[in-house]
Amino acid sequence: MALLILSTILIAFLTWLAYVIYLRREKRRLRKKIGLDGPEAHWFLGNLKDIIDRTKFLGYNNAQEWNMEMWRKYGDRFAIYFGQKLDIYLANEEDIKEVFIKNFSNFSDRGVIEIFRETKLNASLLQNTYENGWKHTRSAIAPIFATGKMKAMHETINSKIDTFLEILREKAEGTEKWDIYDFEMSGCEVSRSFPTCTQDLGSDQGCAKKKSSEKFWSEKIRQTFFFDFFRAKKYRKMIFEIFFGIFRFFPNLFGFFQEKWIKSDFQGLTLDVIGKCAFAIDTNCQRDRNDVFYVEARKFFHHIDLRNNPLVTASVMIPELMWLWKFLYKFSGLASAEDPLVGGLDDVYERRRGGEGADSVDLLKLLLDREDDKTKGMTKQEVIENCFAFLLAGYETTSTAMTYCSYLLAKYPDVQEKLYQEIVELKRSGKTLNYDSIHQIKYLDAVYKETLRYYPPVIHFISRTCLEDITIRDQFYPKGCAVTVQANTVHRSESNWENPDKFDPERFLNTEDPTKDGLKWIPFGVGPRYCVGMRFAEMEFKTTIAKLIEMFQLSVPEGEADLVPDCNGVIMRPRDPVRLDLKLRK
Ligand code: HEM
Repeated sequence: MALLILSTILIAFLTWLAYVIYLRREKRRLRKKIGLDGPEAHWFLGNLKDIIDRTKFLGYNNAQEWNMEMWRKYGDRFAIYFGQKLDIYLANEEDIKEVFIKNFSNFSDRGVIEIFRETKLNASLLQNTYENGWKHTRSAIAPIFATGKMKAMHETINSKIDTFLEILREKAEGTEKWDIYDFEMSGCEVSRSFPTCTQDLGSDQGCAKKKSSEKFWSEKIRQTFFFDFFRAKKYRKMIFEIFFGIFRFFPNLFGFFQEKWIKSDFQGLTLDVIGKCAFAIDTNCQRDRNDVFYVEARKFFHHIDLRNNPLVTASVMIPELMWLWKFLYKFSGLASAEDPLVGGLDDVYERRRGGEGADSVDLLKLLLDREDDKTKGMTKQEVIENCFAFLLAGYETTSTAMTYCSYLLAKYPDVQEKLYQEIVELKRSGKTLNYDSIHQIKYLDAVYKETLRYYPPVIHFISRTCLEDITIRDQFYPKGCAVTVQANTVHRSESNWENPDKFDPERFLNTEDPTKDGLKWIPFGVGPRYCVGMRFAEMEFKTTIAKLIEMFQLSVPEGEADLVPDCNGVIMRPRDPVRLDLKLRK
């Protein structure tokens, strides 16, 4: 009997496996069938293998370079296999216009990795589908960025920037260099298993001893039992990944291993700003690294990166077992980061419903009004998930953009000086740096646009799913495939920009505005689904950079290596720490 059951199970499994292999072979033929070229895909990993190959174990090796290489090799229209999914990459202006704008109705859904549908972002503007009410949510959120409301928010932003500058002044007055972008070992995973550690995340006191001993032991285990043993072996990297992957699958159970998180003053600032402007909460995260929002938001971003999250990688590689990945999601690092964030937002929601902060004009107020409006309807879950989306979308992106800008201004002192002189000129004419004047400084606008052209912070997100088979400009797009535009390829294309690899803000001064057609300059995306927070980001960026340059002179310390951008799956940010010299202007 047992033998019968076992052989039935075995036959069922083999039949399923044969079917899966057949389907995969068919999928692999699809690219050729639709006449597209692209890098050869690994039978199991697809082109994810190429990306993984670019990743050094225990560190990054510019995975982003790969996308640029592929574009140079295959041109403006080619396709890759992102795991099992066909992803058509476009870089040609006409193609982008036809797909993302003219045929938006057939490409209205964002191409989201399936497992992310399990996150508490699924009812938010970031992820929701057209059918699920994208248009309805967008129309509820867009009014928060009307000029009148932005002006009111500018005051709030100003006070947060003052705190930021105060922190920098303390650094400049000491002998410290400004570590504008750095890494630190997390304490958050540890604090879950050892609750007393919570207070010590990022600080050197209290639990520091415990943390360093944990770090010591995890390093020791790696080195003694594994690293040396497998050093000469061809597949050691894969074995490591699988082994540590098991631990990272269940961070709540194995809160033992520490993670490498980003540490940046800009992050503290942007999170503080979005907390206040979107939900009227004061986070104190600029000074306090233990702040729950600061800790968990960073953790969430860490786990979004495929290279840090084997669960997401597995779900992309073996989508046939999606039910299993979805079940395991509950135990993943992403889930453990989002629970306290969403819990905190739920709490804010309840307090606002209870009458607290009734006068605030912020995103939450708009969403609550929408929830009250029975004809337009919005559920509590939608309200909270959209707040969560704002928290995430509004902080890492803008802070990365400002990191790049500070670095570029330090690297090109003549650009910095010209910007400084324009600010001085504005002040001399009796104006202050307010909402209106910030938008009148032409050179600031040029620096802002050139920074985002040169280093677009978001590159893997301008993606759509094809809803029905369609042929556009002689190209067949099969239902279900993803179509992606990578801002960095468009921004570095010679057909769009003269000398694209040169950082040159002047290009925005003398000609007709090249950002006008919305197709050459796309750091905020393309078509109706472009970034809803664009004007907010612009205001925050320009105000911060203007005030920073008014107060400090930035320079790159001697011997400091050039910045290398790297992509975490969504955000393109510096691969290594960035340090600048900070001099207080008289
Ligand atoms: C420099 C800063 C920022 C950059 C570079 C950026 C970039 C982007 C990009 C490329 C997209 C995808 C657009 C597309 O698919 O065509 C996007 C979407 C989005 N962004 Fe931003 N963003 C920034 C700041 C912000 C801020 C500050 C907020 C909120 C306050 C925000 C909220 C959103 C939302 C909600 C979406 C989804 C829009 C939709 O699907 O309708 N972003 N962003």
